[in-house]
Amino acid sequence: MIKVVKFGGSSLASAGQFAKVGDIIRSDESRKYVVPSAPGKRNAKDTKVTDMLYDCYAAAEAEEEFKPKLKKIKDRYDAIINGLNLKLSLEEEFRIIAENFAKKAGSDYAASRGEYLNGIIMAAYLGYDFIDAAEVVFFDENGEFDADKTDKVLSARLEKSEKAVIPGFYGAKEDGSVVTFSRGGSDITGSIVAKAAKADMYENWTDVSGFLIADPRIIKNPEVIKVITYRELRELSYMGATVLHEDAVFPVRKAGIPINIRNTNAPEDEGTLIVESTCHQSKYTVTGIAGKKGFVAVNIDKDMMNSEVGFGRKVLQAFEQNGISFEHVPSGIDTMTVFVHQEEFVGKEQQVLSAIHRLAQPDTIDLEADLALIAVVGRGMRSTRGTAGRIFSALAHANVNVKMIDQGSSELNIIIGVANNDFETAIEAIYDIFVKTQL
Ligand SMILES: Nc1ncnc2c1ncn2[C@@H]1O[C@H](COP(=O)(O)OP(=O)(O)O)[C@@H](O)[C@H]1O
Ligand SMILES: N[C@@H](CC(=O)OP(=O)(O)O)C(=O)O
Repeated sequence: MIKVVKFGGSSLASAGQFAKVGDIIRSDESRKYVVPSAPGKRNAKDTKVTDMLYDCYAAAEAEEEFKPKLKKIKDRYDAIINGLNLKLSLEEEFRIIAENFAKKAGSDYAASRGEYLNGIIMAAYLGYDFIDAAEVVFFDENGEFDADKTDKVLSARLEKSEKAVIPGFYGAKEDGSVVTFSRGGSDITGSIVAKAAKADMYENWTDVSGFLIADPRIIKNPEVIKVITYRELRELSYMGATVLHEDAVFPVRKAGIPINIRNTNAPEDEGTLIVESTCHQSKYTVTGIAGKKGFVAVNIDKDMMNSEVGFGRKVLQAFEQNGISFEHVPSGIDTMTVFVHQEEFVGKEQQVLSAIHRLAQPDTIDLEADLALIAVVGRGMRSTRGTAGRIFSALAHANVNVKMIDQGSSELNIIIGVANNDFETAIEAIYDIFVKTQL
């Protein structure tokens, strides 16, 4: 039995947290490969080491004094080393890092040092081998993750180590330059390592007792989801449930390895099991609710639109030409709406509008900004009638105006558009009707 265990920043923020992680690993012989993140926040007001590194490197790049900032980062690691009574010095590592910062080695290199150094400490603490991710996780010349090469090299390397620590979040290009995944990317490394190790389980340890039905920052003490499918999870993490990086599902899913989300601060809790498919019926019609703020709806009207062959393609081409991806495209008989990320759209707004005019000759286009999208996800929805109706009535009772509703053809999710300002109220209302009161 082989388990790959990833510990998030919150699980490794201090010596006390490291000690809990040590106990968890030592309590199960099969926890052979460990993927650590960089130290996260010790309390709500604290700063993640990754953010300290970005900030320190920005100073180096601007040719400002960066050494005091680097010293603060070193202090965080030294506090962990001393708290664990380890005989380990990071003096030489920090000398090299300072040298590379002065040489402007890049912000990816800078950020990756958070995981790299934590990996060195973790390996020393556990007595495991240390494998630098730059030697086993590869990116191509365009900075895209190279899954095939990584799997080949990493599997061969893991065969030589019975127990090892592989830092999360980064890898390297052929020329050795470091590349990171997007934020939260240690989850992806964990998944890649699990696939390469042919693990039986990928455990992802964090600071909550599993995937919760809704974001705990919005709903107080939400219930834990016991079993969820990869597809449901993908919908939820894509729509903002940040507990697992949205791309972390792919490597393990291909290999059929289940993921178990666990809580470092409550290791006895079973957490959430993420599987390909299951007979386990979820307790409620809805498995989970997640959402994101910051969308713009581009509403396009044209009489007889439905009979014009190629209209939709022309509209979407206008977005494509400007490098903008779309989220949802609900449509009516003479109307079509394209939801895009506000951040991506604002700078190119007028170019996109003139491209739509040029390509599709609509009657009118209007824009609605500051919208949020909420995904209500559940494998149980397919066999239950009236789900959309319940959502509508819950939102109407909560005085939330529904701007859009879109049921995915898989019947696995319903997407609802509301004003940013109504986001939290809407999630509370939906949670309330499906979970709390089950009306
Ligand atoms: N549906 C959800 N279930 C659980 N946690 C969620 C959910 N949505 C958002 N979160 C947030 O995700 C956090 C865990 O993810 P993250 O901060 O990346 O942890 P780590 O530092 O362990 O990688 C939780 O503390 C919680 O605030
Ligand atoms: N340390 C990186 C990568 C990561 O995965 O961190 P965490 O496991 O704390 O979300 C970040 O902050 O983005």
